Amino acid sequence: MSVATIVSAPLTSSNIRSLSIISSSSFSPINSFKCSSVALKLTTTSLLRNPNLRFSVSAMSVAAQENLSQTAFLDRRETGVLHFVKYHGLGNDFIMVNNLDSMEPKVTPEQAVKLCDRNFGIGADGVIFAMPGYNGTDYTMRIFNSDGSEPEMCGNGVRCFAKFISDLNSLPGKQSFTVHTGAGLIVPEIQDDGKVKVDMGEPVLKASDVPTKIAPNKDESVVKAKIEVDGVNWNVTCVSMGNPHCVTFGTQDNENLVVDELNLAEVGPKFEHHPLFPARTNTEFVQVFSRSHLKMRVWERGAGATLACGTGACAVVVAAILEGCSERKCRVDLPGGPLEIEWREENNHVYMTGPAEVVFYGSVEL
Ligand SMILES: N[C@H](CCC[C@H](N)C(=O)O)C(=O)O
Repeated sequence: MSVATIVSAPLTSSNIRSLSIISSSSFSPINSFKCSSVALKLTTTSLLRNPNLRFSVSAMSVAAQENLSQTAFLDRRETGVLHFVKYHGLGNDFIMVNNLDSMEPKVTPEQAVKLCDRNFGIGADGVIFAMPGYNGTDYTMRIFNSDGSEPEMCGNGVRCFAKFISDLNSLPGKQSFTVHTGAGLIVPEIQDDGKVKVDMGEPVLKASDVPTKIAPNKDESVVKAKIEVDGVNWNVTCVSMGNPHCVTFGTQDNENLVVDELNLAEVGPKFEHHPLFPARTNTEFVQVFSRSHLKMRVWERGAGATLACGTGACAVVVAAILEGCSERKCRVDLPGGPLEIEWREENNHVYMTGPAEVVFYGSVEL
């Protein structure tokens, strides 16, 4: 069931204690939001604890009329109010912003940090901007991590981006878009089953381009190299999908990780901020179930432990093939669910297929 919750703003000093959707309509294209009988009963309570960010809702009971237009919602231009749609890809969740009228993000990195805060803000792993195309592409995608840093690319995010664009333009069914990103041209295609298949382009293996300072092999890649992290010797393979990834299947003493036993919050930041990664790094810890079935957990650069990482799953399959422990087509299980990944030999591109779903609509005073 997908729910479109319109939370009116601006109002001051209250937040939602309970939001009960008495009945809900399935999500409709934004231009012609068809709402059978969404009646929202919102009750409000105590003061919002973060005076800098007034995310507020009044007590209201709204019976949405038929044909309530989402365009009116997302196209409204109140000064200082951001209208957004929340999407997630396997629990890796994003605040999507319709930024199609400008190449300047509507939210600053500092505001993104507050919006992504799961206690004082909306809560998300990042903010994603849908912007006009560049050099002939349909669109441009930019993203701010929840720490305010700007990565080159986001795999789960670009699936959400495709669904967001499709919904903005009332494009039901199968379609694909060309998207300019920090990782170059990315082509997401919405499938008949609603999943999104993404051509993620070619992996980058040259150490200096990942980037990493780990001493490379003769072919300039880093495959099953040893690095010391806080006194433990890990075997790592480094891959860029536009953003840097350090993939490990285990340590020198234990080459077969059981990923659920990892203390991710302890070890993740030590990889992220390791001096051998000048741009920091995303780190994927991988368990091999078979040559076509892997399981991973991830500590993301700028976002910490997330439920899924699309670029990370792509880097994991590339690393697994380079280390000789998987086929070119793999299912990768992440805490938020599975992704289908393929590294095609004929064109060297990596393909990722997975879901992307709307969660709710909202407005927030910046
Ligand atoms: N935090 C990542 C960007 C988001 C990647 C991840 N969410 C994905 O789905 O690819 C970085 O700084 O490189």
